[in-house]
Amino acid sequence: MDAVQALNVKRLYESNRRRSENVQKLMQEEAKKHALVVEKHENKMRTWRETLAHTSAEVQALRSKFQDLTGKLLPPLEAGTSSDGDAAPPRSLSGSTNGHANGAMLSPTIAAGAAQDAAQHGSGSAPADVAQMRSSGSLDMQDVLADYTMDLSKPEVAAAAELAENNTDAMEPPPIPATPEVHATAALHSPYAAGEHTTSPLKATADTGAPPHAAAGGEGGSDEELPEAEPADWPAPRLPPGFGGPAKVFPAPPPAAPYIGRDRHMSDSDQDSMDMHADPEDPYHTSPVAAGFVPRGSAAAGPVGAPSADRDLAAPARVGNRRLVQLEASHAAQRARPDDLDSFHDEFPGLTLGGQAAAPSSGFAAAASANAVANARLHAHVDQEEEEFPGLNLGVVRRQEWSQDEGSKDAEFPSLGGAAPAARPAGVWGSASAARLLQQDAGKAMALLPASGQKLWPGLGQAAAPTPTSRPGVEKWEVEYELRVRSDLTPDIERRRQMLSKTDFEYYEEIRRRRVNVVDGLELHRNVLSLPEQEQLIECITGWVHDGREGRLRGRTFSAPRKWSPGKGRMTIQFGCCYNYAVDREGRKPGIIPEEVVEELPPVLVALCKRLVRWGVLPKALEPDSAIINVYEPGDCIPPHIDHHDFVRPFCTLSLLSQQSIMFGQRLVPLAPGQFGGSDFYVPLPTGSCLVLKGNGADVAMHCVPPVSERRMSITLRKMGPAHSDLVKQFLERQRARKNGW
Ligand SMILES: O=C(O)CCC(=O)C(=O)O
Ligand SMILES: [Fe+2]
Repeated sequence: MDAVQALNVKRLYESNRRRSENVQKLMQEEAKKHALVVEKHENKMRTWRETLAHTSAEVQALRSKFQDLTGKLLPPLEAGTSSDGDAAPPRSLSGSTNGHANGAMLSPTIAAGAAQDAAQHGSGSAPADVAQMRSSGSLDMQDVLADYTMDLSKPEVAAAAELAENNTDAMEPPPIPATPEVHATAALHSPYAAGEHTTSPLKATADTGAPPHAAAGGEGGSDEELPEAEPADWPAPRLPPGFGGPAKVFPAPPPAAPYIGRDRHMSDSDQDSMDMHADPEDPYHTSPVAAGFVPRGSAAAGPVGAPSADRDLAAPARVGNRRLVQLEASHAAQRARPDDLDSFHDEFPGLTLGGQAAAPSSGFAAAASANAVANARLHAHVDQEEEEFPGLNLGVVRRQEWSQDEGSKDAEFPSLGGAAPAARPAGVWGSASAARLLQQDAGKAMALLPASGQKLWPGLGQAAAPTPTSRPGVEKWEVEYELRVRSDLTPDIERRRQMLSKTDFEYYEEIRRRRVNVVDGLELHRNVLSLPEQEQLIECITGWVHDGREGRLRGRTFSAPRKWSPGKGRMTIQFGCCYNYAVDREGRKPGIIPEEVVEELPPVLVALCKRLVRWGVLPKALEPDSAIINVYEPGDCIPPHIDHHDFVRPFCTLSLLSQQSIMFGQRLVPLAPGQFGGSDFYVPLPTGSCLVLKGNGADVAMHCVPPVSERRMSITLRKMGPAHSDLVKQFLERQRARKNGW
């Protein structure tokens, strides 16, 4: 081989090597692409598997509901079949007053379930309409999925928000005549007598001095004065007990009634006509404190939310897994209530006086700063998302004051960029996220956390898990701020679809001789919080209560009844603004008190507000900026009231720990400590649900939570009216401007 040949061979070899390298590179790239595609498909598959799992649980639930209903429906129908074979006239499943026929009320899915049930249980000759109903669908998973998928295609968030906005007209409560006796009883017993009742019909009556009639059961009489012929579109008259007579206490609700309320998905308007309200067994009417209620997603009812990867689904039917039991134990240890005001004062000087609480430590400044930064981050994130995907965050109200850039953040919150806070950051926000933010931003904060903080919030102080950026459809900030648990991979949109809503509450009372649905506008949304999310929030609240009792929450954030006795109030935690339920010691009227200090809305609650807006539970313009947390021990209650108009409508309340009922009525009266009368309309509030109050439900009907049978927590989220929110902001700014202003 001569030199030229050798060179050629070498060149050939080189070029082959290069080529094979290129081929390898290409193959690697292809493999990467392939892996990405596979991953994408796997994600999709997982989502579908979850949807399927959820859907089959749904189908089970629907079928068992249907079985309940057919149990009620079929015997009378079959009994009504005359000997010549004529079908009995269709009857409403629930004795509904709206006159819809069965067929119209049942979705193909339910009808299909009926068909299957009938086949399985061999139910004999059915009337024609039932037979037709049974044949009008097939129990096909695809159908069910299609039903659910339909929701997605509608601009439901916008529609729901619009719906809500259309209903926000705040009605002036009409002057409702009440006897002087009834009014006097109310005034005597109501802790709110000079408080939230200011806007109540009762107060209005006293002010206008309108002549008594209905409640007197005598003078003027109410029944005779009703129009002789009811307008055709009105439901048949159903005078509520106590109507036209003096207010009375209704018998205690039957125990352990099953939850059979009619739920629907928000956009599922076509199935809306099934009306349960005239049914005397309707839980919304007769108030079962449904002790046996099993939340969807519990082990008993099938999966919801996260797949069964960890503790989430292993949780027992009620929120109460091992961690919660521990928490309960630690809470019980703290719970020893002072017997009287004096000992309470000894323990927490100044705490119940209505003024500033114990001197805050500089740790609060750090925690407050962390909170502010956390909120700023959340809002900034949403802003950025909006730029990238306009309209994505339908519900965002920009809070300019928090949209600080990194530079100004340091100026505003010096502790964050520089040295660690001098004292414990207190963990007041009850959220490991806030603590993690401190860790990230200040670097050393975690080292200062006391052992107790770590016990209270397990996992606090450990290294943060990697931010879940790669989860398709999961709101990263919900995880970051510990609203959503890390193991919950269910896309946000799917979580939203799992929410069940009831918007057709009815309870008629007489107002100016007309029958009015005084609970019109109420909405109950279930499955807003998954079980593990409820747990996390309960942990947070437990932490806040703990800190509050030790005087570590600023100003009037925490308050407890002056004297603990059954039926006497409950503990409250206020964030965002200070609110007077009744005239305080300084003689200030009920409503927002802008010049009182309270802690800011913690990130976990900001994330919750944003979820409510994103899911269409609240209109985007009304994202709450304040919260009041009520912690009810057994026997605690909230007396009848109408929420103050310093807060805009709609507002909402979320329920935790135990299912209790809330009572609504135009003329609720406290009859004796812890006893309320004047209505028999109750709405059971399942754990993890959100009750929205607006329209008549917020402004015509009063509401109260009678003494609870078990411990309960609620989170009431409200937006301040513009005048008050400006005043509160100004006050905050002044506080911030002052050195060590806290
Ligand atoms: O505890 C509840 O669910 C109701 C609370 C309430 O009515 C209020 O805070 O105004
Ligand atoms: Fe309220």
